[in-house]
Amino acid sequence: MSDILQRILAVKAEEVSRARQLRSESDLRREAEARRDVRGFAQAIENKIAGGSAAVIAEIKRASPSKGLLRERFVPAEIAASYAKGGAACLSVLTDVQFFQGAADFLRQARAACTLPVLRKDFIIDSYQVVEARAMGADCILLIAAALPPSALHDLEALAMALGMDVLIEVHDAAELEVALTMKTPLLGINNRNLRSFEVSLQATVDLLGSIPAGKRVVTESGILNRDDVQFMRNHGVEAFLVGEAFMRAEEPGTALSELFA
Ligand SMILES: O=P(O)(O)OC[C@@H](O)[C@@H](O)c1c[nH]c2ccccc12
Repeated sequence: MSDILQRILAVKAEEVSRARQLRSESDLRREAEARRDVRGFAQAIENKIAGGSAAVIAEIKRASPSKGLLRERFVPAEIAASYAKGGAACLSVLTDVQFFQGAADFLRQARAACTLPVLRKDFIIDSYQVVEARAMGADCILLIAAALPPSALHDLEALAMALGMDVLIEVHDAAELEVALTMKTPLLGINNRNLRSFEVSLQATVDLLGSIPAGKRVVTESGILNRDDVQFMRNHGVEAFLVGEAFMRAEEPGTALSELFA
């Protein structure tokens, strides 16, 4: 229980059991299934790349355990509109409260302010959170290979897909990649940040590229800060990016996006 990921997962288990007491999963599921408004997340990424651009998943994140507060003036609807104007393919919104100062409402507000597909960025360990994601409007969920055994990853992926959502499976090393490659989703995130130590190295993405079969869409995640970082990835054939901090620290996040990927 020493590393941050284990601490977060323990808190998540408590959150889920509390939420279940307030509202049953079957009731929540009725609400999720009543929504008929899923936006194609993977499709939006492919459309950008087919048009010759990088596909940017632009993140809305107020704070993080490794960096603390990233942004003072934090208005998710404003940031979402700015990202849309700056050319983002999709949005990622942190909904974790305790470690990232996120909220489900931030996802709702961001999604209502644009037409982009939205990823629920959280630590998903239970079917309840998958159903909750769709009920709040998410178009895609993140699953973290380091967080769960393969059977649970498969079950949560199947549930997300049954609800019409896409899935981004996140890995950090070769062992996690092996598991991720047994999943159905084409969206494969490689986190350059080690969630146990917080250490960031862009080499994490490059090291795994040779082991990824055709048909998977690699999304490089974390630590993309400047144009050299973007060029480094594009030189290696990576066309999809998940970026948070570099945009959150900028006055106008969408302008920072269009400049970083110009
Ligand atoms: O702010 P950055 O370094 O650009 O990183 C964004 C994103 O990759 C990062 O927030 C992230 C990647 N995987 C996660 C899992 C949980 C929480 C956060 C993350």
